[in-house]
Amino acid sequence: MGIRLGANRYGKAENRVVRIVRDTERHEIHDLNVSTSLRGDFASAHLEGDQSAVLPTDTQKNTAFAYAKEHGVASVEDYAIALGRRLLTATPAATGCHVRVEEYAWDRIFVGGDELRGHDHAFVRRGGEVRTAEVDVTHDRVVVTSGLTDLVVLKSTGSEFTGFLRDDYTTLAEADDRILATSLTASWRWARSEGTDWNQAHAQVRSTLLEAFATTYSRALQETLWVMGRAVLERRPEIAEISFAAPNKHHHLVDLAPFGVENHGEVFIAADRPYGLIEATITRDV
Ligand SMILES: O=c1[nH]c(=O)c2[nH]c(=O)[nH]c2[nH]1
Repeated sequence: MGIRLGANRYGKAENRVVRIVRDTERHEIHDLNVSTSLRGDFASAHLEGDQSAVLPTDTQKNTAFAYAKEHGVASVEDYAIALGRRLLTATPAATGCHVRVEEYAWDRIFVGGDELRGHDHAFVRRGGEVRTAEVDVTHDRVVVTSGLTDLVVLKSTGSEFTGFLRDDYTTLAEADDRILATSLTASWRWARSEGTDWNQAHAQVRSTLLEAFATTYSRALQETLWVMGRAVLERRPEIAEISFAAPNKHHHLVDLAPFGVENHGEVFIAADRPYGLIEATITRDV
């Protein structure tokens, strides 16, 4: 029975890179979590303890920080592409490099007299939502996947869930007017990315998702994801597919009858766990 080394890759995960742009009085902040991973022929490191082909993960970390200065972070996608290309070039045994970047957003603090512009160098962290970029670089192509996580949205009406399959274990009541809420993870893969304005594209996809969520009557979270994904593919022809993971954040109507109080969809308990998990990929035919 033969035993062999299978797929392997290595890199530095979750470098917390904070880049301040301070060329003028008005600073900008890019707050990143950067992971890099190289793959290729690293068999001798595993089988023979030979490190001669291995660019250390410590060097990958250093490059992530150095590139935040040398290349800058005009967008997370631009930065990830540059970093991936650099690590691939620096490592002859590598056939590919995968870079994942998460960006935590900060808003300017608004103080008296400063209402329109916000403070030049004081920021408040925007909770929750994280922007993501994943870039895969090989010698002949770059694949860019943009995205976001923890986009928390809620509709207080305009959502039902009825007509579902029932069996002996089904207790769920039909809901013709319920709260629909989720903490959305979405990622969209670009078929063409040359010359893309990544920041504009991200804002446009995000607002398309939000608009579709807000304006579509929902018969199930599944249908809402389909409508949101289709709207994004219609808006941006360069996007090949979009994938969603959407926890159904259940809001259960509280029974106030024991207290003689009516509850017409006004008081809910927001359940933490378990949650329905609805996942879907919407793809463009090629
Ligand atoms: O939008 C929904 N989809 C489901 O598949 C489902 N299942 C369930 O119990 N509630 C819901 N809601």
